[in-house]
Amino acid sequence: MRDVREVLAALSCCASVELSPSGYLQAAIQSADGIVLVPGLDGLATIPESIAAIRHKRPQLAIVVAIRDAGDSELDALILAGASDFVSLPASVSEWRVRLHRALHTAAAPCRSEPVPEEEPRIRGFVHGSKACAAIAARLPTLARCDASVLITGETGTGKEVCAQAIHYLSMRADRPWVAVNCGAIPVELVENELFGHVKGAYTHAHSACPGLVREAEGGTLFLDDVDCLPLSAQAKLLRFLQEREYRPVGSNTVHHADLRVIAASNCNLCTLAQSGGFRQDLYYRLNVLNITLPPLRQRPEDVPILARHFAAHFAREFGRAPASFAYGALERLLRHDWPGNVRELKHVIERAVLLSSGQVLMAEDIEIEPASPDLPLPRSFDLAADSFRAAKQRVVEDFERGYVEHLLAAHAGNVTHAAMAAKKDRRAFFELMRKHRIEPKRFRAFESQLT
Ligand SMILES: Nc1ncnc2c1ncn2[C@@H]1O[C@H](COP(=O)(O)OP(=O)(O)OP(=O)(O)O)[C@@H](O)[C@H]1O
Repeated sequence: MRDVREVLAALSCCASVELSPSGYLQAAIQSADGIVLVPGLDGLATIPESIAAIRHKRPQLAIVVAIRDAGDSELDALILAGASDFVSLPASVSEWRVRLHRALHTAAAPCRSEPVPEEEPRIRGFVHGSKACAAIAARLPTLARCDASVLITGETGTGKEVCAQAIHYLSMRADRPWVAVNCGAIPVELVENELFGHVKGAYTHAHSACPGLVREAEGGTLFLDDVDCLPLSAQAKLLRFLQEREYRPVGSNTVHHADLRVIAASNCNLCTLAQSGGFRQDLYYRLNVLNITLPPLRQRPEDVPILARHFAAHFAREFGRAPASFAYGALERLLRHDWPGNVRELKHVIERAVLLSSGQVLMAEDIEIEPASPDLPLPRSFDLAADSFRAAKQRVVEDFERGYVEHLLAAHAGNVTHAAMAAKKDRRAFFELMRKHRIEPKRFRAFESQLT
């Protein structure tokens, strides 16, 4: 912890905080004018107790904890005791300065002290039946209490965005914006522009100023989905932003201050990617302060019937139909599949089943599972004579959607923004279609480079 002492000595606002292992907490309460820093000189074991004691005396105080290699349970204990934020060590002087300044000047620290009831709708929105997901659901209110960055990993469709949204709406930032962006969908050359905005005249086609996503998320939460897709140049800018909480729109000389929480998600193992040089290690540490790993659906079969019933009720309501139940054979079919597209795939299968079923009980033959070949979906043949009108129409619509999206992506070399603009759909809706049909834009980027 020598580096912490040196850093603190360099910070005038904390000159009076004592760092002796036994006496510094009390000194900090009395002298630091609204901030307590807990550097963990004796390790983290006794820190939650100390924080709880401080919280008891000063409920509004922002408490920033310095951590290094802390485990989930240690971090959860710190948050439950009342920690508002964390600084991952080693941290630069400027990062300390920003965090301490932020803690000192945040009128009401965005820390939620009261427990969240289990029937809270946002927790219920994360539907689960398995032990693994029950443990994750139980952590969501804990993670929502503090303001540190969260990294959520798991295969596509496992519910990363559902968890991130739950954290936002359970937090003190709930009445401020929730802004989600898919980093893989932003063309490389536009990442900085999308995140930080630009001023009028910043470049040839910048006819008006654009605020950027960071500005849009001010006060709330910015969700960076597929964060591993950020090009290295953008990773450097994001890192600087996370450290300084300041940014400059493209073409502007004015530095803006941002107050928001960042939650990032990735389908790949970001730690391994960082070790192999595919992702900045320092950025990985800044994002991965708190962590959630969502298991794939095939590893939590207990969730399948519960999610299936949840989606069946949801789509019955949406289509104005009576609630449907499942025949034994239908559930068996669902349980035999290994769900490469995870919960998203299950949701679409149930949507189709509810739409196509003729009765109130979903039968095995209503459960249509596509062949597992996400990159090369086969055009499905259908027998007009044997299919009901509704079934035939549904197939044609789905085949049309897939073909249309693929055609536009091929025409725009995998650039999702341009393809969505050509379709006159917003990028999010276009992206949802891509995910529904498990279409990877990368496939079309490679296609272009083969051609040129
Ligand atoms: N536990 C859950 N309860 C209810 N709905 C869920 C759950 N998990 C996922 N879903 C639904 O499945 C779909 C995919 O979920 P989500 O977008 O959160 O996945 P993701 O892991 O973020 O996927 P991607 O990596 O492709 O971005 C959404 O429609 C979401 O509502």
